[in-house]
Amino acid sequence: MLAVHFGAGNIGRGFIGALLYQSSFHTLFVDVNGKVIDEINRKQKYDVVLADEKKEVLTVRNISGINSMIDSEKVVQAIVNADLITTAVGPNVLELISELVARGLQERLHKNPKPINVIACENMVGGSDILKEHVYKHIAEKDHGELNSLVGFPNAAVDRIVPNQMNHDRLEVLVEPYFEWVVEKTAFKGKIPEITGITYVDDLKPYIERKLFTVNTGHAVPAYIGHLMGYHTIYEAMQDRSVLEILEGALGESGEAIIQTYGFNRAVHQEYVSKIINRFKNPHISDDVARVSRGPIRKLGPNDRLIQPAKMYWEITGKSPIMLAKVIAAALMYSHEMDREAVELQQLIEKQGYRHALERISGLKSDHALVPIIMKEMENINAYTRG
Ligand SMILES: NC(=O)c1ccc[n+]([C@@H]2O[C@H](COP(=O)([O-])OP(=O)(O)OC[C@H]3O[C@@H](n4cnc5c(N)ncnc54)[C@H](O)[C@@H]3O)[C@@H](O)[C@H]2O)c1
Ligand SMILES: O=P(O)(O)OC[C@@H](O)[C@@H](O)[C@H](O)[C@H](O)CO
Repeated sequence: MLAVHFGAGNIGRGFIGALLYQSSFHTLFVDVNGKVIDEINRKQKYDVVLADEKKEVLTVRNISGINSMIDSEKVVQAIVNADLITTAVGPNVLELISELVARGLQERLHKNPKPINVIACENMVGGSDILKEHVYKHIAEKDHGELNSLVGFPNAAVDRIVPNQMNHDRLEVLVEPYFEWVVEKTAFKGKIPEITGITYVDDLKPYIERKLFTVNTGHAVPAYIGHLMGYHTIYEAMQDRSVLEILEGALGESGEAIIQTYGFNRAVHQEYVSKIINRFKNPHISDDVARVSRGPIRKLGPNDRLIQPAKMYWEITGKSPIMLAKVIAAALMYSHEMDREAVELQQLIEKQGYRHALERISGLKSDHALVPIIMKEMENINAYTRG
């Protein structure tokens, strides 16, 4: 069984690659990072180390790599012969890989017209649907019908904290022991692959929103509030009582929205939240605040982890999501010279001010009730700045 996986980064190697190996796939990593690809081809294996007291190691084998910057034709041929395609490249990169995926799928229609599935493993709602839209823009219209009958794009939710790596070995990955990979069953074409660790569900929406609006909404708190307070790692920020208070408050608000929208059991949800808070406190992981804060424009987008649960909470309860508003305010203030979106965000704020920048990025109309609530927290948030 051959899996073509786009993105040999943290989650690609530390999560998807590991489960594919355990499920007897050969994983062909496609990446633009030539050094990582060369190393994959040289060593043909890498270690995944679990971040706990025992530091258990899984050696992932049966791998190879292609640098798509120089060998795109090889990627096309790999897609022709693949049994599964997965991605973990980042939401904004899906559009960039879509042309190559389309070339491969189009060639496959002629040479190997068998069903195949493409699973985008990104932190976003409807990631595979969005990749599908981009892919179809590059496919001749006459082939849309056939492609649609042979190629499935099941949406997925992936959860495992994989920090930026600081290992001597370029391929080794330190990951938290916990993981969850939930995939939409109904969208598959052909046989559903047997992959260790995947939970197949009929309707993914409750699961992806629960994950994004709990794990990632929560993670944004020690990231953005922590950055404001001068902390460099999530672990450091999690030791601060005021960070914890905002975290618990924000997850109380997003939790209420999720429970009331999807009917999750309140006690079970509270256990889910407690487990997540403990995951953020894992002393065996050093996760940069800058990694978790990356891409603030994406994270302040209309359907992402901050604005969407705040809107849902407001609409469902009629109450102000004060704690989420604090995190949104801190995200708006996020500046980091190495983060392209943070630079763009601060330039926009300098030109148009916080209120207009917020409206533009979040899609909130100027008369939306959340706008003044967030603006008020912009004033309060300075209290969290240290020193
Ligand atoms: N790290 C985590 O804890 C975690 C957990 C769950 C989900 N995710 C999601 O997984 C995705 C990847 O995150 P990550 O942390 O692994 O990031 P990462 O930066 O470590 O990995 C991304 C990889 O994609 C590669 N890439 C970039 N452009 C490419 C292109 N055009 N073609 C092929 N490869 C390309 C990069 O070189 C890099 O190796 C994101 O959507 C993220 O939200 C991450
Ligand atoms: O990957 P992002 O940028 O969407 O979000 C940063 C982190 O919150 C994220 O990578 C988490 O570590 C991950 O989603 C845990 O499953």
